[in-house]
Amino acid sequence: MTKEMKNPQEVPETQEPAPASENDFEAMLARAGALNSVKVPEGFRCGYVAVVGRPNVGKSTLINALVGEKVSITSKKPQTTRNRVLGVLTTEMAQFIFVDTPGFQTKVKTQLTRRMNRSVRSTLGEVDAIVLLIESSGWRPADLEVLSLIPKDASNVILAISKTDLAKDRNAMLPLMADSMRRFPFASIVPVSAEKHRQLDDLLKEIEKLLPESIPYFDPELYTDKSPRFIAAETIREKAFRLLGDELPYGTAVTIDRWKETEENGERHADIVATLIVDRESHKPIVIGEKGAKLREISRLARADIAEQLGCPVHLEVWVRVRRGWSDDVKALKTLGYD
Ligand SMILES: Nc1nc2c(ncn2[C@@H]2O[C@H](COP(=O)(O)OP(=O)(O)OP(=O)(O)O)[C@@H](O)[C@H]2O)c(=O)[nH]1
Repeated sequence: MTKEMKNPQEVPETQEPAPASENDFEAMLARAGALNSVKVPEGFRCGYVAVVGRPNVGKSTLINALVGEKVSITSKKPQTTRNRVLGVLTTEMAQFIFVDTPGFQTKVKTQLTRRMNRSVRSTLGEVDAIVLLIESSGWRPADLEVLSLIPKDASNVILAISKTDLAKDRNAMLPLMADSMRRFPFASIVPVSAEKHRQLDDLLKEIEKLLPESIPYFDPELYTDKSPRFIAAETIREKAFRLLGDELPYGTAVTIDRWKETEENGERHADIVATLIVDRESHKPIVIGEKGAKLREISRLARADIAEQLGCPVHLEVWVRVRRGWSDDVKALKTLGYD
């Protein structure tokens, strides 16, 4: 029985400080150094790819479909991607390093959204290729706002028209493509369906053309630069969004407060304590549910996924804590890693 089952309302006042983060990124760079000796065919390409678009347009689903692993959470609720997530795909002739940028947000102008918008702009200046996603139903004002963040003379922008499986009339795509070319000189336009895995290879071919010739930066075995801690936190957040749907306020984050992996008789075991941080006192009972039922379910589903990701049994405790107005608090953003 986990603690939240016994007394879900109770939140420990003094939690153990999070242990120093494992230096996954450094370790990966060290491995990448060893890649200098990796033999790749002549003409091999490698570079950074930003997938941008308004909230809920399907960025995370597309990256997941391309990379073939779960690298970023998807949910029906907009604006769930708050961290930049890299997914790495290595094919015979290229390595694609995907940077998933947060949705460009126009409705809620808090410190958090301002930072996210800044992050979109700075990402766009650094990458080799930009994939702008719009839906097959056509351009919306929010899509145009994202387009306005892209330098007007950029020659490395591909327009991907997403969710083509929802389009009733495939012929309607042609006028949309023509209209799009009038709006911006896209390097190419590719209609795709991430959900049905349609034309993803065509999209990859177009992206590949924009990448510079280079040896791979990342160990092909790795699919993400994010630590297991990050992925676990995202998993808990995903379960919360899935279970609570519209009830869950946007200002919800997850921190990992304890992460301990032990080995007994040759068997690995992970002990994880996480906190779901909500904006207001009134949000707490929503997340906890009647007699703790919601929180227990979030925890149960997350534990199963995390155990699968880690390949070992997991003990997971999830707490709920209120941090009033955290999404408008610069200091809090730093603490939570949304810097
Ligand atoms: N039918 C259909 N639905 C899709 C497709 N791609 C994504 N979706 C759905 O669109 C919704 C939003 O997808 P996400 O991938 O979370 O969108 P996002 O752009 O990453 O959203 P933010 O994190 O808010 O920026 C989800 O319900 C997906 O299942 C597609 O190709 N076809």
